[in-house]
Amino acid sequence: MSCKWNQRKVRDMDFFVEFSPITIQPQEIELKSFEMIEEEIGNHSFSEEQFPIVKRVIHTTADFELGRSLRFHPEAVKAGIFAIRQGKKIVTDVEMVKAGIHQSRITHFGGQIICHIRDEDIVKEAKEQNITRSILAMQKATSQIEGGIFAIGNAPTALLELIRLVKLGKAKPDLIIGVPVGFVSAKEAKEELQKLDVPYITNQGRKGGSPVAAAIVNALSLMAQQVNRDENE
Ligand SMILES: C/C1=C2N=C(/C=C3N=C(/C(C)=C4\N[C@@](C)([C@@H]5N=C1[C@](C)(CCC(=O)O)[C@H]5CC(=O)O)[C@@](C)(CC(=O)O)[C@@H]4CCC(=O)O)[C@@](C)(CC(=O)O)[C@@H]\3CCC(=O)O)C(C)(C)[C@@H]/2CCC(=O)O
Repeated sequence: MSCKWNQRKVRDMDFFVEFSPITIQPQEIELKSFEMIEEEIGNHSFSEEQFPIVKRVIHTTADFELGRSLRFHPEAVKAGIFAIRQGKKIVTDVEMVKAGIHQSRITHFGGQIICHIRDEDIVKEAKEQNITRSILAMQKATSQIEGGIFAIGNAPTALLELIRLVKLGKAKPDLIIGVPVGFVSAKEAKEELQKLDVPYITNQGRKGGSPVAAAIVNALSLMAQQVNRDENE
C-alpha cells in the first residue's frame, strides 16, 4: 500500500464514515486517528524519537493531557529499542500490561514477556508477609534476569520496589517504563523514578495505567522493527 494512496484514503474518510462505515479498514482508522492527534496536539517539545511514543499513548487513551505529561530520560528511547532488538526480556507488573503488548513483535527478536503477579509462590508469600504481590513479583523478576525492560502500568508498589532494588544495586534494567495509575503513591513513585540514573519513560501525575504501559512498549517495538528494515535496505 503506497503512502500516497493512504493519504488519499484518509482525506476521503468523512465520506466513508458518513456513507459506509462498514468498509473502513482497521489501518485506515488508525491512520486517521494519528492524523487527528498531530493536528490537535499543537506545539510541544518532544524530540523526533519521543513523539511516536507520545502519539501512541494519546491514541490509546484519547487523553492529550496524559500524552503531554510523559517524561523521558535522554537515553530512554534508544535503550528501549536496543533492548527489544537484543531480545531482552520484558517484565510487566500485571497481566493486563502483558496482554496489551504486541507479542509477536517481541518474540520476533527472541524476546519474552514475563509477569509473576499470579505465580503461586507469590500469592502465598504475599499472604504470609502481608505485603503486595506486586512487590514480591518485582523481587522475583529482578533475581532471575539481567537487564530487560520493566513495564509498570498498574501497581505503584511495584515501581517503588524496583526503584529500591536499583538503588541497592540488585537490579539493572535497560529501561523502566513506570506509568502506574491511581491515588496512593502513583505520582510519588514516578517522581522518585525521575531521580534515578537509569533510562526511564514515565509521566507526571496520577494518570497512567496498563494500556499506557503496553502502548509505550508497542511504540518501541514498532520503532525496533523500523530500525531493522532501515538497516536491511
Ligand atoms: C492498589 C491497587 C490498585 N489497582 C488498581 C487498578 C486495577 N487493578 C486491577 C487488577 C485486576 C489488579 N490489581 C492488582 C495489581 C492489585 N491492585 C492494587 C494492589 C492492591 C496493590 C498494588 C500497589 O499498590 O502497588 C494490587 C494487589 C497486589 O498485591 O499487588 C491485582 C494483583 C489485584 C488482584 O487480583 O489480587 C490485579 C492484577 C491481576 C493480574 O494481573 O493478574 C484492575 C483491572 C481492577 C479493575 O479496575 O477492575 C485495575 C486495572 C488498572 C490498570 O490500568 O492496570 C488501582 C486503581 C490502580 C489501584 C492503585 C492505586 C490506588 O488505589 O490509589
